[in-house]
Amino acid sequence: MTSKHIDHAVPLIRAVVIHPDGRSDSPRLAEERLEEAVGLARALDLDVRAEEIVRVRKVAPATLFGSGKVDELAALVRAAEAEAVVVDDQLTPVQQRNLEKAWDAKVIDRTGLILEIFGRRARTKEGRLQVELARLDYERSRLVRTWTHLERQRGGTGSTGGPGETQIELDRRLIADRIVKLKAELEEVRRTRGLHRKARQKVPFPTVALVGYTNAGKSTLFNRLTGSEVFAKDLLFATLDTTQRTIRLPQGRPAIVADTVGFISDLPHELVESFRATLEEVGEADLILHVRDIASPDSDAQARDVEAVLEQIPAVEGRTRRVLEVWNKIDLLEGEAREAVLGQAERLRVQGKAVAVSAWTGEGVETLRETIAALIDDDPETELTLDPSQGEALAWLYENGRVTARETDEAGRTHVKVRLHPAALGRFERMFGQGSSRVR
Ligand SMILES: Nc1nc2c(ncn2[C@@H]2O[C@H](COP(=O)(O)OP(=O)(O)OP(=O)(O)O)[C@@H](O)[C@H]2O)c(=O)[nH]1
Repeated sequence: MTSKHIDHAVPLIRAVVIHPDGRSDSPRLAEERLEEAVGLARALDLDVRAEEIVRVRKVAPATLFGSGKVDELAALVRAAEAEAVVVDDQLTPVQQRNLEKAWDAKVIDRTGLILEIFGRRARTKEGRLQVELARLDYERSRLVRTWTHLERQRGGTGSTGGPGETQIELDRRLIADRIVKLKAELEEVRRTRGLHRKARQKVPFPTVALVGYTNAGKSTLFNRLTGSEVFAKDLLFATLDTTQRTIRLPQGRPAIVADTVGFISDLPHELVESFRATLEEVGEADLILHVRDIASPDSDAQARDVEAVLEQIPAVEGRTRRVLEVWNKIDLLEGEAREAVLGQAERLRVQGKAVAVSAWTGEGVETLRETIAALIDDDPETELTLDPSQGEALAWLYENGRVTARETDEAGRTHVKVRLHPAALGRFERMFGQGSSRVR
């Protein structure tokens, strides 16, 4: 690597981002994919000096790009004085090494980039463990392939076991040991979380899970809804772990909102595996809010990617999955485009399918709350009569259900109509059964 010039307060690493086009069957435009890759690189604090789409017709096993292209790109890397090159695709370890040599710069592939970003954004212990495990998995596969490659270079001498081989064997064993340890730690963290989840299920609040393509605005909306300060920046993947908070819906009914992982196209398989637990929690939610950046030209392709991930999440038996789309960032739309989006959203809103908002300005957020409340409010209505002494029971009902009517008769008894989750009703009867009677 060349020497670094300190010309920023924080010296940034100068980089070139290259998107190899023609290798994926994604419906997304190459320009959009390049833009996303540049966004990811910036999220890693790289100073992106040049970006380019390179059409790959035929993959060169040793370097991915043909040799003429490799030379051409070397000139670009030199001109940009780049210390790092992001290749927005999967590279084999051999390709990575050969390109590093040819360009005299560090080369990072897409998986490496995403792992690095997830690693920096991890907020909870579980998140950190998940990423670390995914990273080791990635490294292990690299070592294996590197080793095979070395062996081939030596002409297949096999069992002589040169120093290089021993070192790699050792590295592999260290990685394997570390993986075993991490898995055990992760298991422990998950067990604890499982207990928390059970405890939460006893509190019969409906749960709402926020999902969405990375940068759609989940954290910002989460803050809007819960009034809390969750790390939200103009960076991709600000969210990594599920963060949960209670919100009050109109009429005071509580719900738990969970902010979850940001989705991305072509998520490395190592990560898909490690986020399975988080995704399962999404599957258990009473309502899924699919947050979309409706102002992005890439909005539809992003939505398809998210839907594809959601389809893979196993459904909870006996429950239909409800998804409400939140069309975010409407403040970025103007004129006819804005009118068209708002009109379409309004038609979908009456069907309980979409609400247009700006998490940034707060526009539409009240309507969103009402729509959420209406969608999760399918608890049966119960009529209860409370004795005059049961003020505490009444307070409990306000706290845990939605009181729709209340009347006091001449004898001082209170007649209440309340929408309550069946489990909450069970609890109410155990706690306050004597002195109250159920009408229906
Ligand atoms: N103009 C505008 N910007 C928004 C809005 N909502 C979010 N943003 C911006 O979009 C960027 C991403 O927002 P986040 O809330 O971090 O997005 P996220 O979906 O949680 O992102 P990940 O954690 O990467 O999955 C930030 O710069 C926000 O300020 C909005 O309604 N309008």
